[in-house]
Amino acid sequence: METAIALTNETCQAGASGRVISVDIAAAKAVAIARTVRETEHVPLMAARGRILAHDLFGSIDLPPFDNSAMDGYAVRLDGFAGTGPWVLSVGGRIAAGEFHAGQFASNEVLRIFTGAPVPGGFDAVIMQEHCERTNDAVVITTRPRRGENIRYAGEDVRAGDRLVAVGEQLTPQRLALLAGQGLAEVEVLRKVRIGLISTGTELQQPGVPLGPGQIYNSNRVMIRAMLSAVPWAEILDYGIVPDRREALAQAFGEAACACDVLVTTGGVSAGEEDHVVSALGQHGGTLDVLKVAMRPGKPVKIGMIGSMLFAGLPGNPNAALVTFRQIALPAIRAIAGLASTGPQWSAAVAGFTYEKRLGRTEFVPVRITGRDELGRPVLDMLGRGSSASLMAMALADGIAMLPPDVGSIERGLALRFEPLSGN
Ligand SMILES: Nc1nc2c(c(=O)[nH]1)N[C@H]1C(S)=C(S)[C@@H](COP(=O)(O)OP(=O)(O)OC[C@H]3O[C@@H](n4cnc5c(N)ncnc54)[C@H](O)[C@@H]3O)O[C@H]1N2
Ligand code: MOO
Repeated sequence: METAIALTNETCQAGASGRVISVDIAAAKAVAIARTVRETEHVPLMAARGRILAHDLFGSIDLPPFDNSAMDGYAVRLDGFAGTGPWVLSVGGRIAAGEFHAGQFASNEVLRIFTGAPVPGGFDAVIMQEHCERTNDAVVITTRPRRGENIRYAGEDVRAGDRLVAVGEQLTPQRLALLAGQGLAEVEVLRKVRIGLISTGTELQQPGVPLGPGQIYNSNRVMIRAMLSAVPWAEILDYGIVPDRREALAQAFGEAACACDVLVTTGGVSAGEEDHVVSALGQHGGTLDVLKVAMRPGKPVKIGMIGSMLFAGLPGNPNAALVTFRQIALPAIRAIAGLASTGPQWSAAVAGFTYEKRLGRTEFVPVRITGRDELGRPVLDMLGRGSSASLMAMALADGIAMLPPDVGSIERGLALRFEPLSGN
């Protein structure tokens, strides 16, 4: 991979230099420069949902810890089933979950047993009570049981020493259940990623305040915050709106570089003389690895570093901010968080629209699912005809479809990939 570009007076002319690279390469470069957080913390299991495991975790006990019954019924020994049935066997005891039975039993004795109760040594099977006929102190059994029937043997689920969860995996509710099953009360996870957010733009006003002439409301701030607020491994440091002035931006970048692992900005990355993001980055000795990407929307997205902080300068148009965040910035942020899997989660779909696009460029378009084809794949309709400023098209979208660079004409029925937005 090419090395990063240091930001001199010349290269600081935003958009002036840098080869256009593909989305895949841009995302790979962003992931490659991401520095995974090293510090760890111990958190109670109850507060660990979605956190990222710092080390592989191995089982310390067998699960289940002892042979136990999978059914309410009768524990039996196979040697009590001589000849042909039905067999009448006397009930020699009773054991419920949480109890322990150390007694000795004759081979023609059965044990009344309940789900989860330990199966004492010597018993070979548990017969469901529905398959037994109880008469006072005996049961009548008509079918010979199979060895091991309805017994969950010690260690058949997990063996002490087995790897339970690997480093870089997220603690889902199911994985937490597994760790709880091992008796763990807390777990060592990577610390949260500190993500700084800045909305650049002199024209921006925060919602709730009347608009002045030439102003628009800040949509990107809430959109990016809302996407991250659902992420359990992220901590957001919101620096609010910073006007299009180099000094103001440089000051905000300096503050963020002292506190954040990654800074996400929106706006100010294209070619005009009001776009000061890149030169403010240069003022801090920043470098850029991604300057222009063959994508629409989002071509002017910038990815680089200020010191040890990753810098993701997203374009200001809301759709460009959304797409570049999800396709390029988020994989790098996931890498910083320590996640083993970084890429977007694609779903298979099929085009229900026609569209002419430029060859060599990847386009990302808001889509709505209108039905299913004969293979069950979602059929997509394109919304908004591609304006990167359209808030409405994204608000109506079920997802973002990727129109690949090697395709010029999208025809109905063409297989596509799309990233569902699924409400978060
Ligand atoms: N001469 C050129 N002009 C532009 C180019 C180019 O290559 N040459 N690229 C265009 C493309 S593509 C995009 S995308 C935009 C990116 O512009 P910037 O990142 O510099 O963003 P701004 O100019 O600051 O804003 C663009 C647009 O978005 C609105 N905006 C900005 N921030 C927000 C926000 N937080 N919430 C809502 N809307 C926002 C802003 O008012 C502008 O209308 O540049 C093109 N120009
Ligand atoms: O990258 Mo821009 O988003 O096409 O307006």
